[in-house]
Amino acid sequence: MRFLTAGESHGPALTAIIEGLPAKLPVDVGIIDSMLARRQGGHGRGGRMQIETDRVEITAGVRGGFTLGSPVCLNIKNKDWKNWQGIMSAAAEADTEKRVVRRPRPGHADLSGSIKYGHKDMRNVLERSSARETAVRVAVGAVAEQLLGELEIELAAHVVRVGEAAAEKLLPWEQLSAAAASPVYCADPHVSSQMVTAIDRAGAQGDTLGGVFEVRVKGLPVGLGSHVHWDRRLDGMLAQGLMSIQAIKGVEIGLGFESAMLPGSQVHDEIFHGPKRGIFRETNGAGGIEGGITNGEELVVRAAMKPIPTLMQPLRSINMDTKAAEDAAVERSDACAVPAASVVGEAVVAFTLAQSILEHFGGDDLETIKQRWQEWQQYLKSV
Ligand SMILES: Cc1cc2nc3c(=O)[nH]c(=O)nc-3n(C[C@H](O)[C@H](O)[C@H](O)COP(=O)(O)O)c2cc1C
Ligand SMILES: C=C(O[C@@H]1CC(C(=O)O)=C[C@@H](OP(=O)(O)O)[C@H]1O)C(=O)O
Repeated sequence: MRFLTAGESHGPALTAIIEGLPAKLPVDVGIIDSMLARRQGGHGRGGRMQIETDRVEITAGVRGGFTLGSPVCLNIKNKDWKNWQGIMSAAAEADTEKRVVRRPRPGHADLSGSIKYGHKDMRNVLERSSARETAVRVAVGAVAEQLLGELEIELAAHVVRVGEAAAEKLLPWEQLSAAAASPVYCADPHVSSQMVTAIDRAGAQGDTLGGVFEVRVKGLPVGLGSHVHWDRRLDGMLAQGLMSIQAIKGVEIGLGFESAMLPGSQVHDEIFHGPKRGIFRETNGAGGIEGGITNGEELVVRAAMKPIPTLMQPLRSINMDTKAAEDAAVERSDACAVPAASVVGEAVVAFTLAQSILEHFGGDDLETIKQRWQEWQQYLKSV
């Protein structure tokens, strides 16, 4: 299974085509839309989210609420397009000369993208480098999550750090649902209020903040991914997907970076066997993956997001025409988007796991996949 997206931030719409979904998977548009709404939220979002109300339109591959096995095409309209039609239309280019972006923002794709593609107007880069693209990636992930739901696999995402404010320890699964009530999608209410304060303080100073989100997955069997090739290792696949999210600069699984500081006796999860539980572990430092293969424990993956590059108190940059020192361009912007990124992360993890499941248990329709899934569960019980 694979997908591509197309669309500019202020163009008419975003589109995704998913290829390789099995037939007869129920697809609930309401579930996709509620994930899209979650991605739009979170304390620290800017003015754009007041304009948009993201809704998916499925224009191919689904009939009567079920996939056909043909490519699925998803569309999300940009409501803001009507305000940008002049700037976005090539015919109006002469009128927009004064709005040409020539002062690259440090940390955004403006400088390297415009040099690489030879664009004078950096808008020709930022329109696509914008994380607006993540709206349709979340729609793709929401479909993947429905496939995982059919196999009783559950995902939860929440924010564990914004700037200095951080949740210390791994929260129990039952507590993760509390993230939905938090303005920053953090399941720890005390830390949540610290995060809100930190975002407000940064915003008041014209500054921005990054952070860390965590995605957890329950119900994965032993055996997804493989140790035999670099591109079949599930940890590598997850890291690639998460690193491809705009502004993500680090990914860790289980103890991750902390494991580099600890001795092996405090990192590795000892193996036990009992008559009722079969093979089991008491700890999960590995975060559910050993040797690139799921080990049957909960998947625990975290991603670090750098602060948003557009600062209302702009950083120093240059004017590309004169090369004189000037402040970077200021565009309407988010002050913090870690909560939104956590939803994107959930979508990316869902898609990667669905891909892996289709590779292992693949069939052309959902029933075949479920049957192979059941056989695998039986095998695991016999080990
Ligand atoms: C959900 C989300 C919202 C974002 N919002 C903004 C924003 O409003 N302004 C901005 O400058 N960058 C924003 N970013 C980050 C930029 O898109 C990102 O830094 C840029 O594309 C450069 O990519 P890189 O940071 O991976 O190098 C956002 C990222 C995400 C995931
Ligand atoms: C539009 C979204 O995020 C955008 C990501 C983004 C960027 O530079 O990445 C810049 C901002 O766009 P605008 O310039 O239109 O205000 C954000 O709002 C979205 O998340 O749907």
